[in-house]
Amino acid sequence: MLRLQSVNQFYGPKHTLRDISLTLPRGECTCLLGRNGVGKTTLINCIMGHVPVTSGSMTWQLDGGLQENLLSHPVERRAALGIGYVPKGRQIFSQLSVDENLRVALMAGRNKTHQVPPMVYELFPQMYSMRQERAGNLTESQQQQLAIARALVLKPELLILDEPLSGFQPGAVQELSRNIRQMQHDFGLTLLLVEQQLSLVPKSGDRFCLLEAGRNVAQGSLDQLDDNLIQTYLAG
Ligand SMILES: Nc1ncnc2c1ncn2[C@@H]1O[C@H](COP(=O)(O)OP(=O)(O)OP(=O)(O)O)[C@@H](O)[C@H]1O
Repeated sequence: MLRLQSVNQFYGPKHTLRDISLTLPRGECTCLLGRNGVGKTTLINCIMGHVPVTSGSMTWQLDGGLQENLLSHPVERRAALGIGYVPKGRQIFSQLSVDENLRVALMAGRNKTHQVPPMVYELFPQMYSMRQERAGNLTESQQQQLAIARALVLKPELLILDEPLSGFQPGAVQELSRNIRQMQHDFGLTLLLVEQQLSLVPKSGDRFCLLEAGRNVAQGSLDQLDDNLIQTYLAG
């Protein structure tokens, strides 16, 4: 689905990502882990095209085996290719209604439809009942649901979530985790989920990729994330 090979990135003279190689298997949830400042958000920004890659490749595999060089697609084409993104801090339009937030997102889509797919409202029934409400009036967790719904209206194949559970009360974390699990199943999504707190890594996750100082120091299935790796690269 998405394969990164030897990706390097610099902010000016600062070498931020170093030879990152990572494959996101179709339909699986990969958790991108690492402490503060190790390069997680920068890697996501490179995938989305918000930050230029200095060297390396990113290959987007389409259904039927066709491959696309993701780096040849400008930022505004990546959503249309089927890559959705829920940024840290959500970045919803707080002055617009729930419905307007979703319609703005639809305008960026591959198909020029103005219809919110019914599956989105089935997943988030509150978004339907609150569709005329100003987004800024929603609770924090409802705003996160709106941010996820906004990405889902374009029916992405890959959805990237940057710290989607961080900063919420335990009840909201449970509900959002359920939402994420259900949407992976219902939409047949491939997920890349960024997290720095191990306690917020979803139990339903399949794989992990661990970053340290811009390097991919370990990856594998989540049950291979052992105490040694946790103590060395995630604890404290
Ligand atoms: N726009 C920028 N210009 C220069 N340096 C940056 C920029 N954005 C991030 N950095 C630096 O790049 C490094 C990686 O930052 P990044 O935000 O990708 O890490 P992160 O793992 O996502 O951390 P966090 O979990 O805190 O978001 C850090 O040293 C950070 O200070």
